Amino acid sequence: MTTPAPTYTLNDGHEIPALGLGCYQLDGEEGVTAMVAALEAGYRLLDTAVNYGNEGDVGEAVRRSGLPREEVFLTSKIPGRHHAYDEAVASVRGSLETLRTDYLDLQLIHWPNPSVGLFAEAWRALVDLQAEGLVRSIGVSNFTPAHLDRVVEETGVVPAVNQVELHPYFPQEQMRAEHERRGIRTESWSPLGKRQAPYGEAPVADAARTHGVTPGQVILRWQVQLGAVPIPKSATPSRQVENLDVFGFTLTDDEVAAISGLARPDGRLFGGDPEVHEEM
Ligand SMILES: NC(=O)C1=CN([C@@H]2O[C@H](COP(=O)(O)OP(=O)(O)OC[C@H]3O[C@@H](n4cnc5c(N)ncnc54)[C@H](OP(=O)(O)O)[C@@H]3O)[C@@H](O)[C@H]2O)C=CC1
Ligand SMILES: O=C(O)C(=O)[C@@H](O)[C@H](O)C(=O)CO
Repeated sequence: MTTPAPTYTLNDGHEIPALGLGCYQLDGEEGVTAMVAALEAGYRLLDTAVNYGNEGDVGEAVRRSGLPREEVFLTSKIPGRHHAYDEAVASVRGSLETLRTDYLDLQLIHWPNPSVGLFAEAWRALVDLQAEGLVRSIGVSNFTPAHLDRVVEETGVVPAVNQVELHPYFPQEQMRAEHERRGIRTESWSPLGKRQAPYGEAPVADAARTHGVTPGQVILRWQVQLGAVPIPKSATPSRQVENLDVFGFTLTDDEVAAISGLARPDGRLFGGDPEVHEEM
């Protein structure tokens, strides 16, 4: 087993592993097998969502791993169609039922869906669910600074985490600075850049050679050194092990800067600008 990732303390005092497993598209028996392999390899954070349709499989993987529930950090996300207060409460209760667990470690609002205009209601629901103890930490995903302002104005509660698209072609310099200023932990979705991963780009390939690691490990180590929590998805046990094994080497400041320099103005993977991209 690889040593589990170290942890960060969130703004509410709870701990979050510094790296986790993205579980989108890990479903059915194959998905459960892949998630069990990850837990056996040392992963302690699983990232799911109502819209992934696999919360039942995630819960099954945790049980099948034999790990005590409290050793695994479970994240889920409220979908856009559940933003009204009562719907949001029911959505989280539904996630708990499907996962067959008493609490979530981190509950996020998946997308702000600004044209619907109800994300602040969903946030109020999360604040109340946290007080009830059904969710330990509460956060958001794909929120802009204006969306963050709105939920804080509504409740006075600052999200613990904002999960955003972040990879070398889209390093989110501005959002990371916003998070730093507000005490919000950045979590990175599609941290490798999915299938458009820049493994062959010189700053990545050169650092891989220098440190005797793979390009994927360089990108994930870059994520860690930015202070972000990457959640790479892999169904492949050897890649799962590789992706978790990024805490034994350090990139130089120049290497980090060179990878961040791969940023492109149009670097988003599929145009997921949360001002306009909405998911129900
Ligand atoms: N909040 C949000 O709106 C969003 C959240 N997410 C979350 O982020 C997670 C990760 O994002 P995802 O879009 O899957 O993208 P990733 O950047 O994690 O890339 C996953 C892809 O890379 C492959 N891969 C993984 N490790 C390696 C490696 N070391 N070398 C080469 N290829 C590798 C995987 O293949 P294989 O499985 O075959 O190994 C898979 O095809 C999701 O699972 C989900 O939890 C994602 C999108 C949006
Ligand atoms: O994976 C997620 O969390 C998503 O929000 C996805 O639906 C993502 O937006 C996507 O893959 C769209 O093609």
